[in-house]
Order: sequence, then structure tokens, then C-alpha cells
Amino acid sequence: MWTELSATISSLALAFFMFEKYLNYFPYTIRGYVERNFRKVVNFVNPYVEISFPEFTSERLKRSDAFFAIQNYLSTSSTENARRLKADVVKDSQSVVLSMEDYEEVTDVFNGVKVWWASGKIPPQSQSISWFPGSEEKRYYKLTFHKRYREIITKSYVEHVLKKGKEIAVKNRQRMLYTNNPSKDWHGWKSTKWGNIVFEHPSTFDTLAMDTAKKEEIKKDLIKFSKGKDYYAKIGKAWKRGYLLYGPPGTGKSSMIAAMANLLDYDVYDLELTTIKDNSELRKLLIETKGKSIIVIEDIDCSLDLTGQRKKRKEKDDDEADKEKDPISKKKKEAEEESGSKVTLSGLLNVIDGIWSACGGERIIIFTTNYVDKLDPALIRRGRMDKHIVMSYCCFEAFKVLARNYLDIEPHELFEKIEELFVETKMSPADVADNLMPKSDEQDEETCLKRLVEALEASKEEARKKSEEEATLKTKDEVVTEG
Ligand SMILES: Nc1ncnc2c1ncn2[C@@H]1O[C@H](COP(=O)(O)OP(=O)(O)OP(=O)(O)O)[C@@H](O)[C@H]1O
Ligand SMILES: [Mg+2]
Repeated sequence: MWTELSATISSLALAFFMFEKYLNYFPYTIRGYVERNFRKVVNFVNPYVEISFPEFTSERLKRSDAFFAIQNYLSTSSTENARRLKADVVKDSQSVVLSMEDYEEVTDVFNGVKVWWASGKIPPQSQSISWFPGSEEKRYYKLTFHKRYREIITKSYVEHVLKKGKEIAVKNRQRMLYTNNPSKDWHGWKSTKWGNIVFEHPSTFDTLAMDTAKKEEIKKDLIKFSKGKDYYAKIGKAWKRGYLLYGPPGTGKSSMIAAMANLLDYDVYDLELTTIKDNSELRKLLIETKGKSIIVIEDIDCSLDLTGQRKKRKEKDDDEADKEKDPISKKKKEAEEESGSKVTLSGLLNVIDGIWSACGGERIIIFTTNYVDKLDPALIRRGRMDKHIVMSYCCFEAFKVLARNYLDIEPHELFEKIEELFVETKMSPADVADNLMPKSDEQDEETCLKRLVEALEASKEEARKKSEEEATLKTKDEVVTEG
């Protein structure tokens, strides 16, 4: 008898599923009426409960995290059960993630309780304008279970699905490099504040040429930060960290950022300040960044007139009044303001401090510059930029890393000479790397090392001549002054 009863119930549930599936094919005008009455009948005898998980949350039309977690969670069971699957290629075409196609159904068992998952979508209604980014369709997952298991499903199972789904997402995650779209392009349908591509920079701490002890110290600092969730909570500090990277061009600042992202498995947000209209748009951009990320402002000294702004403002104010009177100057000023960015130093500081404490953690912010002396001390004070890292000219130790990377060699007879030359010359790792790189198949390690020796000798000679010239000029100056 029980078998018959459960068969009847299953048939009813199936009928319900089928009805749901084909409901959208009824003419729009009678759909509501048919659905209402059918539900009344079914609810009377149906012992099953349903929970819908739509793709978009109602607030702010944001994509629902739960929907994606379920999609990931179901990818395993759908691979085994569903007949129609969708494939997504991830991780540089190395792996394929399968998920069930629309209107497919799979079952799952949790602590001995059987549940049914179905995927569906509400087709676009041509009468209305959709504000959903990217698609007019509203997809959803529907979970069905017997009402006697309501407690266990709503309290434990859903939590279990979301947790597992998020874990799978982290495993399949492709890291992204985000760049901000100019704020003038933010409006319109599919516009987003951040454009993104897959982040695939090959730089790692192993390939980075720099002092080994310094390298290890930075690595330790980063790992400590990434594991520091509880520590930061305990000391009442937001889980954020600021790094200032400074040094001459070609010393590996950008390479270091990529190595940091690769070490921690973080996304990178490359923030271009000059295309941001004003402080409020800067705030909007930073609020949209996700956790586990590095926010980078490269060449901060060139991005904006951040340093002089405070000092110059007073001078500007003095002749502002005169200009206001002249209509041509006034128009020019307006045009200037329209095209240029109005992000200010104080705006940037406020946003950093605000976002530092206000929104979700695990963010690193990095400024790079070639001229650390030009920066306003307020921008780089400890607390904002917790760690200052100087990237300097190539030393012998750094050279050995480059020789291993570029030529695959350990010590060579020319190394001794090269070591001596590095004591007396300043050459950036970028230049050393360029000399070490074979320019054709015929060029062997010997040729490349000799080229480097020549370049180092030429650079040494140039430096010697320069200092001689400077000394001569100085003597001439002294003679003139005395005379
Ligand atoms: N310390 C380094 N270790 C390994 N490679 C390096 C290093 N420094 C520079 N290079 C090589 O030189 C190239 C340029 O380096 P990178 O862009 O990191 O320098 P940068 O300091 O950011 O320069 P800039 O100040 O001009 O932005 C890199 O692609 C890399 O191949
Ligand atoms: Mg750089």
C-alpha cells in the first residue's frame, strides 16, 4: 500500500514539475488563471515543499551568490545524473566544468533524505524592459523535498550545499586582472565599472631577482597577512595591508606585484586614477572590489598631481577671483574640469581609509613609484602603507637568479668578473635580463654572459666619465666663485 501511495505522490509531484515546465507555453493572458487553479488542487494533496533560488537577488539586481554556489555544487551530481549538460572551460582551457542544462533534473541524498533539484528559466517578456545585466532571462534552481524533512533541509542541507558550492568555486576559480573603465563609459545597459581578463602573469618569487633575505621577509609578511583573519579581528583592525614599492624603472616593481598575486592566489585590480572623474566615483570603484585581491595604483606620482595639490591650491585661489571675471577663462576652466580627473589627494586618502575599515577584508593595496621623495608623506605614512619595499639596481645575488631563469646555468667562469663589476655599476634587472636573453638560436650562454660583461664595462666607463665631468664642472664653479 505504501508503495502505491508513494507512487501516487511521485506522479503528482512529477505532474507538478511538468506543469511548471510547460506553464510558460500557455498564452500569457490565461497563464495566471491556469496556474492558480492547478496549484490549489496540487497543494491539497502534494506533500512536497519547494524552494526557489533565483539567479538575481531582488536588492540591487545583484547576481545571487547562492545561485552560483548551487550551480557549482550540482556540477558533480549533474555530471553523473543529468542527460543534458553545459560545459564551461576554465583555467586556461585546462579543465572543463559541467553544469546541468536548463530544465534538467537531478537528485541528491543528504543524511538519508532524498531531494530533487531542477533548473529552469523564466523567458524574457517582450513587453517589459529588462534591467538585468547581460541577459533578459531569469534563471533559477528549484529544490523539492518532502515536508517531513523541512527542518533538516532548511537548517542543514541548504547550508551544506552553499558551503560545498563555494569550496568548489574557489577550486575552479580563475584569477582575474581588473582594470577600471573610464567613468564616462559607466552608463548604459551592459556597462560595468571594471573590465576583466584572466590573470596569467608568470612572475613568481622564484623568478624574482632580488636579495634573498628581503624576498623571504616579504613572502613571510604576505603569508602572515593572508592567514591573519582572526588576528586582525582580535586587534580590532580591518584586514587590509598597504605596500609601497619604489625604485628606479625596470627594477621589478610590477613583477613583484604579479609574484605577490601568484603567491596568495589573489585577483589584481589595476586602478587608473586619471580616468576617474572624481572622488565619489573612486569610492564607487573601490567598493565594488572583491576580497582576496590586490588593488594597485602604479606610478602614483604621475597619476595625479597628488603631491603638489595642497600647496598649489593656495596659489591657484589667489588668481581664481580674477579669472572668474573673465568669461573666456571661465569657459576654459569649465572645459578643463570636464575632461580631467578631479580625484584629489585628500579624496584618495579618505577613500582608502574609508574602504580600509568599512567593507569586507583581505585586500592589499599597493602604490608604486620611481620617485618616493616626491610623494606627500600623508599618502605613505605607516598605517596606510604598512610596508615600504625598495626595489634597487641589480646585485650579484639577483644576477644569479636571472642567469638561472634566462640561461639555465649555475656558476660559470665569468661569474667572478661579473660579481666585481656589479659592485661598481648600477644596472637595472630589466637591462641585465635583456643582455642575458639569447637573441637567436646560435647564441649560447657564453655569448650572452660576454655581452653582459661588455654592457657592465660600458656602463662603468660611462659612470666614470660622468663623475669626471661633474668634478671638472665643480672645480670651474669654485674658480668662478673665488674670482
Ligand atoms: N627584480 C627582477 N626580477 C626578475 N625580472 C625582472 C626584475 N626586474 C625587472 N625584471 C624584468 O624586467 C622587466 C620589467 O620589469 P618591471 O616591469 O617589473 O619593472 P618596474 O620596476 O615595474 O618598472 P617601471 O618603473 O618602469 O614600471 C620584467 O618584465 C622582467 O622581465
Ligand atoms: Mg612597473
